[in-house]
Amino acid sequence: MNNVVEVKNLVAGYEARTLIRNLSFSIPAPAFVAIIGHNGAGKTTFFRTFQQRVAYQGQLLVQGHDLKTLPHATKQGILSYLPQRNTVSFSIKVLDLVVMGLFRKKRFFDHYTSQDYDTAANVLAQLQLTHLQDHDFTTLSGGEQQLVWLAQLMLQDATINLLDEPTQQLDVYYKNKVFKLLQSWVNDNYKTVLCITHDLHNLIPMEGYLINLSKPDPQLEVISRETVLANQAFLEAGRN
Ligand SMILES: Nc1ncnc2c1ncn2[C@@H]1O[C@H](COP(=O)(O)OP(=O)(O)OP(=O)(O)O)[C@@H](O)[C@H]1O
Repeated sequence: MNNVVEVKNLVAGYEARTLIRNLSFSIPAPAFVAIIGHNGAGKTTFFRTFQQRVAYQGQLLVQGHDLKTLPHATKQGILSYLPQRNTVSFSIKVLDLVVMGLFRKKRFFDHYTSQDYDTAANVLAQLQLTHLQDHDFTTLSGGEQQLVWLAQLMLQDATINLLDEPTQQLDVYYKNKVFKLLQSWVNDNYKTVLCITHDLHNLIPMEGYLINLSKPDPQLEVISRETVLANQAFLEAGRN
């Protein structure tokens, strides 16, 4: 059986600065993995390597395939990516934006069916957002918009989901709710979730791993109260 994700001797960064130095780890089975580290540590850059948006040395394998040989990993439902910030500059109904998460099941000119809209509405209901489904997306609060993007990503139904600070703008209730939801994607739907986060306290009840990109030799660590608090203390102690 292939590893879900395997990172081999990854080196990446920008012209003037290498941010990821010889990173290696593997995720053998569907799992939740928190990516933590100081601002500027290279967390988003790490995700950009998965999207082939930054040059890198080493290998990134998903389900045993080198990502460089899989240019359509998103279209194939292998990878999905939720960026830290996403904007829409035109009026669109929330439900119309969420249903677009089904894009990979559609051809270019296909319409979304009433069944597709029901699927989108069900996902919004899971996030307790039904009351917003007919609202103009551009009028929602930052946190509400973040939840709507998450709903759209859920519809993509990808095997490996890269989420860049998905709870950054959420209130304490929704932070808890979203982490529980991510845990259920892993446990009930066998998805793998790589989640960049600064919400370390929300990690304590999670099952899975964390990796701290601020450490000189980052490794996967099993999440427990002790490992989360030790990493929190490491990050609070200073920046290299
Ligand atoms: N295109 C680029 N060219 C040069 N430097 C860049 C580029 N994009 C990002 N950087 C720099 O690389 C560093 C790492 O950025 P990155 O976005 O990966 O950090 P991060 O760990 O995700 O931080 P945060 O927690 O603040 O989101 C930052 O110092 C940033 O300024």
